Amino acid sequence: MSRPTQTPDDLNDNTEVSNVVAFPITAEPTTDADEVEDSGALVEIDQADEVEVLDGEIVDEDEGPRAGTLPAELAGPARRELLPIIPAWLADRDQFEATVRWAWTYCHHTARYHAVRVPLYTLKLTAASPRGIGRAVMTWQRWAFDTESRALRQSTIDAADPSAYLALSRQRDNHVRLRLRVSAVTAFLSALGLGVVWLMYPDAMQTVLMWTVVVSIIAFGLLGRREDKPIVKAAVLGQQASKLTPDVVVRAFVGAGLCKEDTPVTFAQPIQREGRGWLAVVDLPYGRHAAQAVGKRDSLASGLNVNPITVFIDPDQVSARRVRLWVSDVDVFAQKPVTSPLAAMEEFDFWQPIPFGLDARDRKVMLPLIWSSLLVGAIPRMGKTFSARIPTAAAALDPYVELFVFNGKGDGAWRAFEKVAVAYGAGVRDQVMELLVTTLRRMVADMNDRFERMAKLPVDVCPEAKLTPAMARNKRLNMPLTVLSIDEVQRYLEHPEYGAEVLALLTDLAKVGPAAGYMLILATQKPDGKVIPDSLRGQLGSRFAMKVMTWQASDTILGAGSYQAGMDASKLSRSHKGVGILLGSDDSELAEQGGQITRTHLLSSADVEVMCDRGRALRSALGLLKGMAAGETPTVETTGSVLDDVANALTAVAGNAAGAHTEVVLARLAEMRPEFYDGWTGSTLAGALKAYGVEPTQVWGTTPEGEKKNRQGYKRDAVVAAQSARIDHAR
Ligand SMILES: Nc1ncnc2c1ncn2[C@@H]1O[C@H](COP(=O)(O)OP(=O)(O)OP(=O)(O)O)[C@@H](O)[C@H]1O
Repeated sequence: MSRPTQTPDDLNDNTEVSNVVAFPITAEPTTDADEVEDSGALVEIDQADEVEVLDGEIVDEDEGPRAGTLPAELAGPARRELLPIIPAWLADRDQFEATVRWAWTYCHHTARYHAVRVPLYTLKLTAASPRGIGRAVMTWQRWAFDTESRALRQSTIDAADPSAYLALSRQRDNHVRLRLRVSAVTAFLSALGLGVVWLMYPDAMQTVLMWTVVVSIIAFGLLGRREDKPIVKAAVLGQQASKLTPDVVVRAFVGAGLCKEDTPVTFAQPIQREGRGWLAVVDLPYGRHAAQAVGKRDSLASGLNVNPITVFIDPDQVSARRVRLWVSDVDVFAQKPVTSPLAAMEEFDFWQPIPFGLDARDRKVMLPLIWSSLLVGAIPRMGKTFSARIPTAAAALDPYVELFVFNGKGDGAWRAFEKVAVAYGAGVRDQVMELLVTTLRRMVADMNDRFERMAKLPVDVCPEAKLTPAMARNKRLNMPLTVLSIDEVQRYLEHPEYGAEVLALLTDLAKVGPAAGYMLILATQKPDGKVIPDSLRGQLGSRFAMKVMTWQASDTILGAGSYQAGMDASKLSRSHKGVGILLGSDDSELAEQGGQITRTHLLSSADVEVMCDRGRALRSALGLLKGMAAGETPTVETTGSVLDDVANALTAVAGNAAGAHTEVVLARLAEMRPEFYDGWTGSTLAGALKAYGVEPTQVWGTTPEGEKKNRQGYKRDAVVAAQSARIDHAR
């Protein structure tokens, strides 16, 4: 099925901004190893790369209070055991300031709290002082007359032991005599002191009497206070200035069922300030592990008597039973958003991790996208587009990256990328769908072609059977890093005609594309298993889940089992825009960090616009502006679906037979549309046809060598039936 070539005007929607361009994989790549090695272009470009590509701006791996570099023999777990010589809060300027701020708040608040209550304390002490006087008199009487020994003397009477009784009585008489004398002398001296003051300093008499009364009221008031009604209560502190004490931590862990009172948690180091909160490094009882504590965040928050959003529990690498409990003073995610450092960069090297946001403790969170792909999911208006635009804008700032952008929503949120994108489409009208399918088919074909060509390159050019920075920037090889960003991807995946093929092609790209330099950034507000099945989600190694409604939706984005591991994006607050759980699930650096609650940097539309302008200027200067960005006339060749193509191929190759073998169909497809089907394998085709309900089956047919055999293939009846069903569905 072939449709006429379209012009840009054809592609303009009334309401949506829908621009499409051709996919120009035009340069003739070389596979000649000698040519590649000897190529002056390679040397030239390599050298240029080293000089021109900024790769030092954002790599700041040493985040927060981490140990410095140690000799290799001390690396590994032993390194983590070493506590910093200078405490973190003293070593780091930000931390020091935060600690001083906290101490000031604490002292200031406590002082003011008690100061305004002085009159109340005076009243309470005065009211309690008669009881205090009574208690003082009783205590003096018991002491002076040695009443405590009465029971002892009584026991000697009961035991009819006169000698013991006499000894005790004598001792008591001596005590009483002495104590009465001490009391009388004390009373006399006090009265004498007052008399002397009265005689010698009559003016001071009033002051002395006043202080005597004050001290007496305080002393007798404290003595007379009731246990259940303390006169001075602890200052009622907001969480912002309250202290985290070991007792409270133990209470919380006992309350959460993570330890018992007789085998409580222990502390690996004293509780201390870290950033804008308190850090407790806690060892669980033997047999318990950190993931159990991570899963009990709410219970721990209850035991700590704080809002769960302020509680962060991270496993510590030193031991399976060690956790780092950080309780922030404030809701860190409700703070003013931080502008992305990318906004100020002139250029970016996409091979480096991308600055993505900050964690709860304000440490940078980096997103390495090389060898990986990203899935962003959330309910509407939580910041999906803003988040997905961060790595896409980073790609725009790297002139060596070929960028393709599709926006299923069709609004203008991604329009700035038109300036740099090889292909850009917005909305889901037929023309955009066809461009997307065309793009994806060519990407898959190019990906397969890249692998074949890489296999032929010498080891010193392609050492690990995957793309290197030098290869990606070598114009002759024509294997640039290629980033495909699709917002609201569910709109394309749910398309009645092309959805299945889009799914199959995206899955293929996500599965093997990264090693060939293909990276996907997909965002969706419909993170359910039907729209993004495991087959695709499982291939996307980096995931970012912002607020969703259920833990199942959170698992759909982050992967099965993440809820059990304590990661649940449904617990995030709606008021926290741009906040989500970032998780790596492949072998990337991100995966090593575990799930990180991340507040993404803010990259406004104005910033994106400026970055795209810069990216465009960089590409122009290097002669790397392509496709629509280069003003090329869109030559979108509408394609018909893969189902129609397979039907046509079967008609051509099967003759009177009921069907044809897969390899025969593939060969015919490659003949019909080499630009789409070159490089397709049996599984690519099976994946593309699956959602139409067509599956490969045993077919009796002729092999390319002319032999009659029973092999996997496709039956014409099944394909025709699927075509009719699709037409019925469309009606
Ligand atoms: N990192 C951030 N910090 C603060 N606010 C943010 C952040 N990211 C996004 N927002 C705010 O959230 C709002 C919604 O963002 P965005 O348009 O990306 O959401 P969305 O999930 O893509 O919405 P929709 O589903 O409607 O497309 C933005 O207008 C922005 O003000």
